[in-house]
Amino acid sequence: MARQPHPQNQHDMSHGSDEPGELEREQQYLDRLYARVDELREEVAADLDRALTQRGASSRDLVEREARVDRLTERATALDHAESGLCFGRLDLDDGQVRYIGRTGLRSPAPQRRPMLLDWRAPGARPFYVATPADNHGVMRRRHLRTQRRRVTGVEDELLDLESAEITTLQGEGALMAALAERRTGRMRDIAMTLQAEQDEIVRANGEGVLVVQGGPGTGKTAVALHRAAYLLYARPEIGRQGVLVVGPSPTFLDYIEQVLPSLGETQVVLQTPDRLYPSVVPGLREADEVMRLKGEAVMAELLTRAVADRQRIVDIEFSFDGDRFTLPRQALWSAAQQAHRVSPAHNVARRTFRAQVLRALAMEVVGAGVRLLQEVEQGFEEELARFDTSRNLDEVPAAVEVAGTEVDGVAAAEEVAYIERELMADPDVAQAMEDLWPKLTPERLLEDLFAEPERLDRVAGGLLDADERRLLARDRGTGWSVADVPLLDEAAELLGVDEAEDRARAAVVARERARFARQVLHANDLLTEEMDEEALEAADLLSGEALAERNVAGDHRSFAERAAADRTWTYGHVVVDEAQELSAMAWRALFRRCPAGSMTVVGDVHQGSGPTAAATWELALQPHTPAPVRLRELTVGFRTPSEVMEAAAPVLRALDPDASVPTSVRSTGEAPVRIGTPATELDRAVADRVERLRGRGAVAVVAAAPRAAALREQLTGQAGGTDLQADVVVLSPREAKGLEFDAVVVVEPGEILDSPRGLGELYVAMTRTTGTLTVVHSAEVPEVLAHLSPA
Ligand SMILES: Nc1ncnc2c1ncn2[C@@H]1O[C@H](COP(=O)(O)OP(=O)(O)OP(=O)(O)O)[C@@H](O)[C@H]1O
Repeated sequence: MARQPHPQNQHDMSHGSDEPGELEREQQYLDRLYARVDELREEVAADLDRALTQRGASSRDLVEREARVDRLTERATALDHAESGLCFGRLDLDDGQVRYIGRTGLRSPAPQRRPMLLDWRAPGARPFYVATPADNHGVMRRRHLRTQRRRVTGVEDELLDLESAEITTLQGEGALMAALAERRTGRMRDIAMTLQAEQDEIVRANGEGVLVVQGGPGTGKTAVALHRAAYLLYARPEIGRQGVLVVGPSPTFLDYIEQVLPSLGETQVVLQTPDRLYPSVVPGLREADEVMRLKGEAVMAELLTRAVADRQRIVDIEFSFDGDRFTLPRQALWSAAQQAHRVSPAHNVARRTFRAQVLRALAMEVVGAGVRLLQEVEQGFEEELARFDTSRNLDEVPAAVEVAGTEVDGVAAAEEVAYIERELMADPDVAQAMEDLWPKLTPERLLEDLFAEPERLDRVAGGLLDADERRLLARDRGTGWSVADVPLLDEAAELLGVDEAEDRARAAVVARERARFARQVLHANDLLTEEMDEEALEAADLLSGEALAERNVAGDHRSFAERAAADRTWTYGHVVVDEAQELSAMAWRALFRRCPAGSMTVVGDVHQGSGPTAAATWELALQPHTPAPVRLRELTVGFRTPSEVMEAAAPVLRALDPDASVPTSVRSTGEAPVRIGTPATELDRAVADRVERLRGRGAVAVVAAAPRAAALREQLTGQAGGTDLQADVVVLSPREAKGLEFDAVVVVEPGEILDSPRGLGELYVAMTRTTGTLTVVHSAEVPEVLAHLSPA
């Protein structure tokens, strides 16, 4: 690490040391860092060029080249993302050593390769986040550097010795307050510069098992979870190879957070809402809360297991062969099913074995009949012979014996059995019977049949669901899919499995066809390039038709995120779940399947639960899905919501849970929330007036119960749907507002919000979205939990 002279003048190093000498010195160092970044960028670009034009003879060369290109592209992206806010901190250690902290690690050129900048996630950077005057981790001074583009605009120092330091629980208070006071832009920013000690501890906690981060609104749960993902991607390369899945409550929320991980240099990340976990279905059907609640319960897993078993029929089979009638007794099917289940518990995979076994049993039934016939004939032949012996009349040998007598004694030849099997399968009645016994099923068909056929549902749900519950599930075919169906489809997909042998055979045909097409394309391109530029590289030298086809088919042109998101069976190295209190037991089952190692960061607030499947406690929600104990961490400091607003929201929280504690806000604005009472006919105008007055104070959100929000959205923004978080004014329902934040919030008609089944939680969410002002506009009587607000 760069060594600098021990700071001589302690006076210069006090809080807010923006004096020119210091700024100048830091600017010089920053210039060196950026010069190094530019140099590295050029090196990476040159390497990338070389890799892209490298000719490879074998497919192995091509694979290696692709891997190299991926690595270099990743490095180039990380350097690009580090451009803004490259270096934000400096530590002066007791021993005179100086460490600079930033978004990425940098070393001087070889052969020295001395550290110039420490990645914020490196162990050596940790004191930047956790050192305090009482436990300074060897740090004498912590400095936060404020920068704009490549210019240092300010430095903020903390001396970490007990005599001279102000005792504060916050690290880098000045820089933190400056970050919190910035206007909201509709995009969450990273907080690598101002991460606090209790947050840092969570970020760096080991990645084993499930870590739950519970905390009130604005305590930094989302920010911390994303930084933890960045930390794990850095510290555990194996997680990077599989990627991280981040699950958030709505597309709007995902838009809000999507820049955070890339700004920390991490791209191996997939962002998804829980309703997109089953990629081939886009749910559009709205269902009643009670239906959603039931579909979210763990009992549905048992229901689906039974629904699959119900599709595997064990009955006697009657069939004909060569004009003769046969019956295969059910015992044969039972033993075929046993064998099939031994091969795989998944229905579609086991199906292949079941069919083979049953077909063999059918054929053997035919063979057996032949053998019995033969024995009868032989028996008759013996008797005839005996008679013949007595009569000595050679002309009386029976014709039938001549034919049957050529067969293998009691055992059929393999070819013969195969022939009978082929004949049987060619018989449409037999083929249909086989299909009915153990049909090939898609998850969609399994669920549609179950919900649309009352008799089937009664049969399957007996002892599991009562008649009312069955009625809730009943639904016609073709009505579409709801959000609550998604985990059920995913569960069904797991129970059914995919017959890969069959898929591979089909894929091989498609691949051959694509390779043929790709060869034609390559050929056509070569002709073109020859005409245009003799020097041009021929595509065919670089890629075979198969490789090109594979790139197209396997989607090499898709990003990691696109490939992973489209693949239901992709398993991730780590999963982050935000607003996790909303997830049902069935949704948790689907998520744990995405991460068999069970490495998860689960963040949320049980008091902000608003959906029909919201969890009462974390233990209840999570423990059934993981053998390891669920670790719980709590965040208690509120960074978003000013103390005045938290005080105003406290009665709502206490009505939800009298024992809950309100987060301690780090800021106050001196501006108490107000309420505006108005006649019903004037309500819309009052909202519009208020919004108008708030214009110019940053991002404004109007939050109302869903139907009112839809009407207000049109009136205030002229838009019927969709939410552009970067607009000056955004209109949202409380559920849509989850996880978001704005400079000013107007809550409209709180009584309507309270009318929903989880109304208190929703009102609490709505009120705590603001970083500044809160206004409540109402025409109906103000609810008791808000009666304490002063009229405007
Ligand atoms: N250490 C920090 N430095 C700077 N800003 C911070 C810090 N911690 C949190 N914040 C900011 O506080 C705000 C709230 O953070 P975040 O959205 O992560 O909270 P949350 O607990 O997820 O809230 P909610 O439960 O309401 O969704 C964000 O703007 C975030 O950037």
